[in-house]
Amino acid sequence: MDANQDQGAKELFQGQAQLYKLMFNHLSSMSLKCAIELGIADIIHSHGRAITLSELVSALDIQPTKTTGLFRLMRLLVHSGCFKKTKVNGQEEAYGLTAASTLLIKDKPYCLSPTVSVFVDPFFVAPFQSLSGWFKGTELTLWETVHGISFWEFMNQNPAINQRFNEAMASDSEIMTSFVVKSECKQIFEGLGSLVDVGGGNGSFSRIISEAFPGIKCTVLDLPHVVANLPEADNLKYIADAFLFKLVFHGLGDEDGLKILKKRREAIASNGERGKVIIIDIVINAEEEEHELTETKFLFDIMMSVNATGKERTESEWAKLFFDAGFSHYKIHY
Ligand SMILES: C[S@@+](CC[C@H](N)C(=O)[O-])C[C@H]1O[C@@H](n2cnc3c(N)ncnc32)[C@H](O)[C@@H]1O
Ligand SMILES: O=c1cc(-c2ccc(O)cc2)oc2c(O)c(O)ccc12
Repeated sequence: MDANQDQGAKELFQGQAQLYKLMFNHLSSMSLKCAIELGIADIIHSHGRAITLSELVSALDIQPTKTTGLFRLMRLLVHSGCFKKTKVNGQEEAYGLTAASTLLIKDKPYCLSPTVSVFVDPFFVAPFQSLSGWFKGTELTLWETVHGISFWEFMNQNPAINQRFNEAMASDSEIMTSFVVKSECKQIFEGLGSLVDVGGGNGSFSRIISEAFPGIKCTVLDLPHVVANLPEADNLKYIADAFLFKLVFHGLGDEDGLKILKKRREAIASNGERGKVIIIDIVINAEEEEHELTETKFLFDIMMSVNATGKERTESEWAKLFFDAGFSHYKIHY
């Protein structure tokens, strides 16, 4: 083989490996689902230190014949960064928790297991089998193509899934509020007397904000089936110095987003230029952020476009929305 042929063969095999990785990406999600269902992170956590394969087999109470299967599952999950391989008792190989799997431990303040479970569930995953059909068809969303009704109507008609979706959003809020109350973002909420959390789900974000800033009277606005039967806290009422939209605009196209922002701009103008809009959402920043983070945002973008006519936006797309709505300035805290 000459050098050109050698290069050609190398590219051929690299292309094949790249395609095969994409083709089997769903096996990574399903392996994660399996690890959650088996409770592997919880087992390692209660074990108190990294766990060997044989200890894991006995803690899982599975047949010894499944040992190699478990070894291969853990090898993949270690490779993708979900768990890590370390040594115990001098030389014995063992599995430990990483930043990702620590978030799978149940009964910890930040647990994303229910979130992962919802979004890898067949009712969320199955529609994507029909993605090309949706491109060729006329329905507004893939969700409607497959389920026959809009995303929010589906949630209304399926209380159990609605509850799991709302709990997933609440877990996201717990993590987000921990950033907000500890970081420079804190100043955004300081001095506010009242806040309306629009599309605030089951009120988790507002509950944590009202605890961290007792001076803020929070009001949660959401759809009737979401806010029904929610408990009320003293300064958490189910109207404001600020209007908060957390993960709301990414579910909306520009036309609907602009309508809401224009209303807010008019309200601020008629209130003597007092008040502000706080948006907690995704900003695509491909030039400056890590490749993997951008990829995660692009995955969210596909999900928003097919589930709910929404989109993830770059800073210039956000800026256009704000200026088109009549706002003169904005500040982004990444
Ligand atoms: C992605 S969730 C975000 C929930 C919450 N802000 C959070 O970040 O945890 C979007 C929320 O918007 C609510 N929503 C959708 N359409 C709405 C409408 N027309 N009026 C009020 N809320 C709505 C949904 O019920 C859902 O709770
Ligand atoms: O289908 C979704 C999913 C989300 C979502 C998932 C996970 C997160 O950590 C945050 C958000 O958000 C949605 C949304 O805001 C919407 O309007 C429609 C659908 C979805």
